[in-house]
Amino acid sequence: MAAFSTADLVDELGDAVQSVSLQFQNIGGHPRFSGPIRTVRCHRDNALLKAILSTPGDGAVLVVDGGGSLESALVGDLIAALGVEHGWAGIIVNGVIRDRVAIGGLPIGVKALGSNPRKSSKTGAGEADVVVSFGGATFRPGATVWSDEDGILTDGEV
Ligand SMILES: O=C([O-])CC(=O)C(=O)O
Repeated sequence: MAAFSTADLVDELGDAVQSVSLQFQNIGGHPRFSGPIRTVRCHRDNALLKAILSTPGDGAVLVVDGGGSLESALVGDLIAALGVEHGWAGIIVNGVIRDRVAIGGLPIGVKALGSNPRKSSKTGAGEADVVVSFGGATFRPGATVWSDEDGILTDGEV
C-alpha cells in the first residue's frame, strides 16, 4: 500500500473527507491501513463479522458498528487472524476487542475503543453491508477509509 498520512490527506482533500472524532486505539500490527469499506452492524454478537472475515477481503476494511458497547469483545486474536488469512487490510470496531497483545503481533490494522476480556454471543444477529455512522462520520460500503496513528477518514458525505 502506498504510504499516506491522514493529516496530509485531510489538508489536501478538506471537506471531501470526514474525520472521526472518537478516540480509537490503534491495536493491530499495522497502524496504517486503508481500503474499500465493508460494514457490519451488531450488538454484543460477533458471529456475523466472523463469517464475513472468513470470506475473501481483497484488501477491504471491515467497519464494525458495535454501537460503542464496551461490555463484550467483538474481535479476538482468532477472528483477527481470520482477517489476515483472508486478505483483509483492517478492522475498525466501534466497540471493544480482546487479546490485544496477540492482535498487536498480527499483520493487519485493528482499531477499537478499547478492550474487555468478556466474549460476545454468537447468534449471528446483525446486518452486513449497511451504511453505519459513528464519531461524526458515515461509512458507506464501497467508499474508502484511511486509518493511521492520527485518526480515521472516509470519503463521501455525512
Ligand atoms: O471468539 C470470540 O468471541 C473472539 C475471540 O476470542 C477470538 O477471536 O479469539
